Amino acid sequence: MNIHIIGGGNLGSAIAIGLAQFTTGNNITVTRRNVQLIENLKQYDIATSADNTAGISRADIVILAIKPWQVDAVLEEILPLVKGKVIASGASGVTVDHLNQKIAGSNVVVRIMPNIAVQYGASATCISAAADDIKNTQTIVELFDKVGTAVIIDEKLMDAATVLGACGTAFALRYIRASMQAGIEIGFDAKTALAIAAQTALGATQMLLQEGAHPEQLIDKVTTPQGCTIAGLNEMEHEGFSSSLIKGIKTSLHKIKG
Ligand SMILES: NC(=O)C1=CN([C@@H]2O[C@H](COP(=O)(O)OP(=O)(O)OC[C@H]3O[C@@H](n4cnc5c(N)ncnc54)[C@H](O)[C@@H]3O)[C@@H](O)[C@H]2O)C=CC1
Ligand SMILES: O=C(O)[C@@H]1CCC=N1
Repeated sequence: MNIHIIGGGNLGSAIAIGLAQFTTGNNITVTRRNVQLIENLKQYDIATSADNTAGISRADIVILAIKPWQVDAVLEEILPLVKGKVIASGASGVTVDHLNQKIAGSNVVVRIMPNIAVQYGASATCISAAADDIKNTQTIVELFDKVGTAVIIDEKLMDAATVLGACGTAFALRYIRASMQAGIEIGFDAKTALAIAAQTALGATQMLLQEGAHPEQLIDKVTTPQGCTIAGLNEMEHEGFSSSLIKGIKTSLHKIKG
């Protein structure tokens, strides 16, 4: 397939590299106005261009990885050339309804919400579309399944998916950073503290995904009665660990909904 990604920023470049690394048989092009800034993509056999329309008529899938306020102008620019194609928008907060109103044609319109771990084949991508288009989203689901997991969700949960899945990368990294900081205070150099904290988070995630367990079942295996784990966990909860995460996620959702 020919995949044309408009917007070679954080997300667009990550999607391009992920698709280049974890899928086969796809030609990927990424556009960015200042094309010099995405020259590094060429090492992955990704074509780059400053022209959104160059070659776009050969694309099977067009992915919008631009800021929400850039969507309408970019659509106006490309629409005459992309009749009948799949257009997948990763712009947060831009609804399927809005996209369909702007596109209003024979295109399949899909909203996607990957996260930047897509670059490493580890995104949790949520996908939605209008009822008429759901049956045509299979190509996109299969594509994003190769760079992590991909699920179709109800459009009304797309903002929640953005917060949990996409912002969630930053939340998880902040947990790791805090562990690292604590690790330094209790004796490790920064590099070793980060290596231990990151691998421990990865191990916990792998156990969860492979066992399909509830986190607390695994926590029970670590918490020796009267031991140091439960003492630390309870102190964290006294200080509002879970509560602050829940509040942060809800604040992000309020922000995205405006
Ligand atoms: N960064 C993240 O983790 C995630 C971001 N998103 C969403 O993806 C979208 C992009 O976010 P980022 O990649 O972080 O932003 P970004 O600012 O890094 O990337 C946007 C890119 O689009 C380029 N651009 C702007 N106008 C253009 C045009 N007319 N033609 C071609 N390129 C153009 C910009 O130069 C920039 O490189 C946003 O809507 C964001 O909400 C979604 C999921 C995750
Ligand atoms: O912070 C943001 O608004 C975007 C949406 C998801 C990730 N980054």
